[in-house]
Amino acid sequence: MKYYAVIVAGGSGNRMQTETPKQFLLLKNLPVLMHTLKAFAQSDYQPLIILVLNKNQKPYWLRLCDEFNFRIPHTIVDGGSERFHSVKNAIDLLTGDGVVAVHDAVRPLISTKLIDNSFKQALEKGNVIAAVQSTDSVRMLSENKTSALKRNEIYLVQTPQTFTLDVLKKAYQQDFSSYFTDDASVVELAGYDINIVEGERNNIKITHPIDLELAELLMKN
Ligand SMILES: Nc1ccn([C@@H]2O[C@H](COP(=O)(O)OP(=O)(O)OP(=O)(O)O)[C@@H](O)[C@H]2O)c(=O)n1
Ligand SMILES: C[C@](O)(CO)[C@H](O)COP(=O)(O)O
Repeated sequence: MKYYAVIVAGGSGNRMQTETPKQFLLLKNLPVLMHTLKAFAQSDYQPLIILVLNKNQKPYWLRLCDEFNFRIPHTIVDGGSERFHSVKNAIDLLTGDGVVAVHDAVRPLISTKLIDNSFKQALEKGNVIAAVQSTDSVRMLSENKTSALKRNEIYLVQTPQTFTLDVLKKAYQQDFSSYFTDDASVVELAGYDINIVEGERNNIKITHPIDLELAELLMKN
């Protein structure tokens, strides 16, 4: 059985509003993306790391690797126009029996414990995604009216999202839909039930400027 980590870093970070895409910004003096790759490199499952980058940002990344003497082995794949296309570009290259963890590059606080648990459970159950329950009350907006939802039925979904390779490949044969905000939504529409593993409150997605400040505070020295 082969283990893969597909780290998607092909976005442009519009909501972050920085000139340098957020995956390359410094967090505790190391680019965000390097923290993420380090967590996967420390996994007991020793996954083959596939890094998805916007083609134009590859030279910049290679310069950063030199500058930071970053030596973790990884294969670089070109990104696509949406996260969906970036993931698809990576899994199109993979063959055979495998388990694939797809993870946002911009979730650098992921623990190796959660990565290992995700690989273990995906091997047993076919898939598993990290998620936490909402601590806030939640409401849904529909036709200009809001209504309360049952909070104990709401999960906030994170990455890694981990699947057997055959299932992931089959699901990603579907045409892109704006409904696909993560890998689980793609796999679910292909007809599979999705399993949840307890995620981590620290496993934030750096999306807005405040998230980088939070990550600095949350990251252990
Ligand atoms: N075409 C894309 C779009 C996103 N991603 C990656 O998917 C992850 C989650 O996406 P998001 O937080 O939305 O990143 P951006 O698309 O860069 O941000 P924004 O939506 O604010 O532009 C990020 O690691 C991002 O680099 C990707 O690989 N390819
Ligand atoms: C995949 C994801 O991180 C799960 O919460 C999220 O859906 C990505 O959304 P984004 O808008 O691409 O940041």
